[in-house]
Amino acid sequence: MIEVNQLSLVTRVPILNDFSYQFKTGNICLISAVNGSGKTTFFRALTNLIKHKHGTIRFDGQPFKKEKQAVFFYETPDWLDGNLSGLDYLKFVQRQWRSPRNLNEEINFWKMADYIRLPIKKYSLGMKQHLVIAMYFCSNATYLIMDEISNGLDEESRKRLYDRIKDAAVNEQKCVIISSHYKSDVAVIATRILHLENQKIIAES
Ligand SMILES: Nc1ncnc2c1ncn2[C@@H]1O[C@H](COP(=O)(O)OP(=O)(O)OP(=O)(O)O)[C@@H](O)[C@H]1O
Repeated sequence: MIEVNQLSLVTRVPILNDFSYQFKTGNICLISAVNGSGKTTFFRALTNLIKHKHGTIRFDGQPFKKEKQAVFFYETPDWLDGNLSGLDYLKFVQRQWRSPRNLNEEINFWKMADYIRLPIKKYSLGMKQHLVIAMYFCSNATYLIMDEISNGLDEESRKRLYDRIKDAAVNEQKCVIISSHYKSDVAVIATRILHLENQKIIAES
């Protein structure tokens, strides 16, 4: 469980004020909000990439630093190095997260076999997005924090992604926190919907 207690966040503007919530395993939690309201900032705070002003965040009772391997967050394909290949990234993730996942199975599942050994500078937007998605599942982390993960995907790929997320939550007890511009797609699989607005995150009943 990710336990957020009285979290307040400020960037150049206030983002969150006194937010408390428990993100439980086995759930898919959709965070919906208009552009610029702070979804990415919230995800960065969860994963210790930025400091928060007040409050605590615990993963299974521990601070992020002690539970890093239980969490996977890769904010954007813009972080990918064009000179490395997709396979370099998948091997790195598998090693760092000490994951038992079979890389070839993931590569085939996401239909990446014909380009996974190429340098990423030769990838299209959708190919980079597929790689980032495959990294999430190759990590085998319990807490998958996905920021606009379906950007640039065609309809069939989005469906495959949502089915896989659902399977991970139901059958592997992963906790998926996801923001999406395709809210209506994700709402179908979400078990919790949270709205971020005016520095509050309100759970839809
Ligand atoms: N490094 C930073 N320094 C200062 N302000 C920042 C920084 N990063 C984000 N902000 C500000 O924080 C606010 C929230 O930004 P954030 O990227 O979290 O929004 P978002 O909800 O993810 O937006 P989008 O849906 O457009 O991706 C914005 O007003 C933004 O300008």
